[in-house]
Amino acid sequence: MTDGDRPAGDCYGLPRGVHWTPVDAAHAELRKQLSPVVGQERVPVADAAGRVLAADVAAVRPNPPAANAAVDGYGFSYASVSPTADGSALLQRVAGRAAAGHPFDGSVPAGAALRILTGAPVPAGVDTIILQEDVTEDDGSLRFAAVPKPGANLRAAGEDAQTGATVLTAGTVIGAAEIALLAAVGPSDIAVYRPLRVAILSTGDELRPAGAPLSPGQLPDSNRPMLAAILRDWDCQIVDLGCAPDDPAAIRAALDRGAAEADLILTSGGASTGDEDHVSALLQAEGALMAWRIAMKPGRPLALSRWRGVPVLGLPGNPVAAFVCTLVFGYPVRGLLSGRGWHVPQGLMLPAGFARTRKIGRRDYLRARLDADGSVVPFRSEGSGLISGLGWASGLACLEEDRREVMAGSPVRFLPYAAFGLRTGSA
Ligand SMILES: Nc1nc2c(c(=O)[nH]1)N[C@H]1C(S)=C(S)[C@@H](COP(=O)(O)OP(=O)(O)OC[C@H]3O[C@@H](n4cnc5c(N)ncnc54)[C@H](O)[C@@H]3O)O[C@H]1N2
Ligand code: MOO
Repeated sequence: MTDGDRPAGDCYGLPRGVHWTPVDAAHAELRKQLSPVVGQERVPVADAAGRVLAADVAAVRPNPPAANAAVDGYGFSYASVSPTADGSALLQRVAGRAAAGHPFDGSVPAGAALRILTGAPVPAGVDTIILQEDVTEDDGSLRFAAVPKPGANLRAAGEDAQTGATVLTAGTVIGAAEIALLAAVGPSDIAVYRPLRVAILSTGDELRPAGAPLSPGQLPDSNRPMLAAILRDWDCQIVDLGCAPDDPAAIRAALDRGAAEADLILTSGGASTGDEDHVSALLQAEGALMAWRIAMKPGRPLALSRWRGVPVLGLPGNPVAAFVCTLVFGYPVRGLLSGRGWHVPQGLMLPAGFARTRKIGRRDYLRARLDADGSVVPFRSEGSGLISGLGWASGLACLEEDRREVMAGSPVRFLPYAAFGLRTGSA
């Protein structure tokens, strides 16, 4: 967005004199320029939780492997039963039984029924199973209260998955559900992408490692431990580049190390246009800038670039802006680079528990949570340094660029933290 797009009388929520890239346009640029960067390896299925499939998986055996009983009861041939006028039937019980792991070694004759237990392979001569609760036994005779439908209570071989069928596709994240399926039908090991390596760098003369004593003018580094926590939730390997002073040579050296050791670099601070904002200056002069200054709040100084070919998200220093930009941009970028695919959470449209008029042209992400009645309530302030609001919230309320007014009760987009893959934080 440029000033030329603006009507007279500024109704836009952005400073003049700068090109502001809309969030969607910056997303589109990243999506166009980036592709999966991680190699592949094979891992045993049991160790694959959290990994991303690098190739489709075909079933190597059917599930279930053989027809089996779905209930405890009696198995018989449907065609051999002649119900009486009241629908009941009398069959002879065959000696023996079939149980899971203990198949019946024989054939069930016409007009007879065999004791069969859940999971038992269905023996020859049986095509239907009656629930034991619907049977009374008297001296070797079995009386069926009502004959069930043909094929009742029987699981067919391969009804869940047939040999050779594609059961999971490349890009699927392996979780408990996928491990259960692979254990049943899959190979013993699978091709997965290697974890994404992400370098994190804080910049600023004022920063000290969290927990260290502070002199006047100094500040604990919140962003690096925050980013590390997000990246752990995202199953990334972290390359900690530490904290660089406001010095171009030091920042350049850190970026060089990040490019050599990681697939993605996240920096924070120095992204704006001030005298000491060296990250944006370096990314602009010596990197390959994809977008800088995004039409969003918080996070408008965000710089998207490459350093020696490696993608860099130059996050703003304010912790809230760094957090929001990491979710809004880092989450889909991490998905694309790590083989999961590009995914921008759409969230839920829920009633607003607030009202406001706003300037258009900028997308706002408010720290927000849900009220007892399910409406979206924003944090008391939009100040980008108010870190307490991040934990107060359970997600972000997104106010789109063209929305001039939010009326109480009108739908507003709510993006729960969990939709960005965060495992921590309140529900
Ligand atoms: N003239 C303008 N000034 C500013 C603009 C603008 O458009 N024009 N944008 C403002 C916005 S919005 C933001 S956000 C900030 C961020 O800019 P920077 O990325 O250059 O951030 P810094 O100046 O380095 O730091 C901002 C703030 O955050 C603190 N900080 C930095 N790193 C950390 C950290 N790791 N942990 C905790 N706190 C950190 C830093 O001390 C500053 O207080 O620029 C506005 N200015
Ligand atoms: O909008 Mo800045 O990104 O935090 O204040």
